[in-house]
Amino acid sequence: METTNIPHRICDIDWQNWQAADPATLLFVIQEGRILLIRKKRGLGAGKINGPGGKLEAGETIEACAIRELQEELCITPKNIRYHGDNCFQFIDGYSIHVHVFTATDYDGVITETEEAEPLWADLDAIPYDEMWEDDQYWIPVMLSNQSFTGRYIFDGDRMMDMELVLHSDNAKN
Ligand SMILES: Nc1nc2c([nH]c(=O)n2[C@H]2C[C@H](O)[C@@H](COP(=O)(O)OP(=O)(O)OP(=O)(O)O)O2)c(=O)[nH]1
Repeated sequence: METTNIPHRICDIDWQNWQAADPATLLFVIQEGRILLIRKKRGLGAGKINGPGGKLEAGETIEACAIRELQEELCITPKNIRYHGDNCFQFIDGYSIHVHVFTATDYDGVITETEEAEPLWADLDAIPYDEMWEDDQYWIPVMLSNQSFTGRYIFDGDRMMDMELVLHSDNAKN
């Protein structure tokens, strides 16, 4: 099988000109020392614990996507949204996804399980990284420390093959 063009290392990719197949979002509500997570029931990462989120729809801004996904997955609307950074995922089968990460400090509505997601609150000092995507243990602490970041990752299915996490000098913004 021809494998020469398949990227396996961060340095194999020209990230300045990299464009993902799918733009997407994640939005974490963080309140009273806890973070609102979901057990994802379908889509990319089904079965894993993650933040609420999903892919952009046509004509949608990333912020509108983050809000819509939280409404669709848990029936709540976030308040005090803040942008924290982005994660670029290149899979060696050719698929790619560019994920923009937001937090919120509050929400309107009642958290409700849906066909897409089962809600779960985790204490900030007990985030279940062993049930999450492999990269999350690296950038979620950066997000929680309020520093903005850009992450780049190469995945072979569920397995992370390489990564680079750049911390930006500015803090996360409202
Ligand atoms: N925390 C974390 N989230 C990830 C990683 N990789 C990855 O795609 N995600 C997120 C980004 C999106 O929120 C989600 C994938 O989108 P999705 O399949 O849920 O999209 P969707 O809700 O639009 O679903 P669908 O209609 O296409 O089924 O997974 C990762 O490594 N870590």
